[in-house]
Amino acid sequence: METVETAGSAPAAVIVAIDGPSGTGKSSTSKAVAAQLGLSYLDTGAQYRAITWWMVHNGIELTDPTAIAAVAGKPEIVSGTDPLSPTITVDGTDVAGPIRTTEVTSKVSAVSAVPEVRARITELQRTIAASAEKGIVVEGRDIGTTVLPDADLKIFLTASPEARAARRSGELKGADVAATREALIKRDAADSSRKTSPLAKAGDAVEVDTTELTLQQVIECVVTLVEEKRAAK
Ligand SMILES: Nc1ncnc2c1ncn2[C@@H]1O[C@H](COP(=O)(O)OP(=O)(O)OP(=O)(O)O)[C@@H](O)[C@H]1O
Ligand SMILES: Nc1ccn([C@H]2C[C@H](O)[C@@H](COP(=O)(O)O)O2)c(=O)n1
Repeated sequence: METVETAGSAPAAVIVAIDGPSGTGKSSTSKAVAAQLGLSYLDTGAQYRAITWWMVHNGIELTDPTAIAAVAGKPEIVSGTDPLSPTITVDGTDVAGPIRTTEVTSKVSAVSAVPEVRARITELQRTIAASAEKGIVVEGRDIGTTVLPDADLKIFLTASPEARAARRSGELKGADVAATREALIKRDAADSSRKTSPLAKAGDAVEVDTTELTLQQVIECVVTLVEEKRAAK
């Protein structure tokens, strides 16, 4: 039976995929867009960081993909999807802080390249997206290409390495911009060159270069694109 939306009824659920390299503004933009439009929000990078944290915490040998694959199914990762207070736990422990350490950041690309890890996390992401009643903004590296290839809207954010390093150095007070730039470039290269669902722009994604844009301008641009998609549904 055809469903007709009447005046005053809730807008159709909308699935938004936001991908791009590190520091392009995916998290800040996704959270703000989701909050403004009443959608859920999922930070998939936090999930890969959480499984990496668990492996470090449990002494898994991270130079050995077979050792990583063997335990990929063990930790229980739970993501809270309220854009105003997103949460992440591993086996019931709040790891929102520990997953942002430089140790986890330097090891997450190796862990997230293992196919068994990706299969596990991708399944979790699809389950969360399917249960978001009003729709969801999901941000990561392979959302538009692999996790949610039928998303209503796909955005690929970019920015120059210099702009991204300056943004990150501003966050990590006093951090060296050149060293931050090199670390970003190294992580992007690893994420882009892995065999299983690498960082990539989907063919039907809208690319937004944020180098010369303020965060507010990027948010407004994405909100407009989502509203257009919702109106057309
Ligand atoms: N357009 C912008 N102009 C200036 N600063 C920005 C802009 N977008 C984001 N930022 C700032 O840059 C930093 C990185 O942004 P954010 O964490 O959203 O990026 P990200 O793409 O999610 O990064 P990662 O993939 O590494 O998690 C934050 O401090 C954020 O406030
Ligand atoms: N969909 C995703 C999301 C993240 N990753 C990996 C690669 C990133 O370097 C790492 C951390 O992500 P961040 O918190 O910086 O957004 O997680 C991935 O492979 N796929």
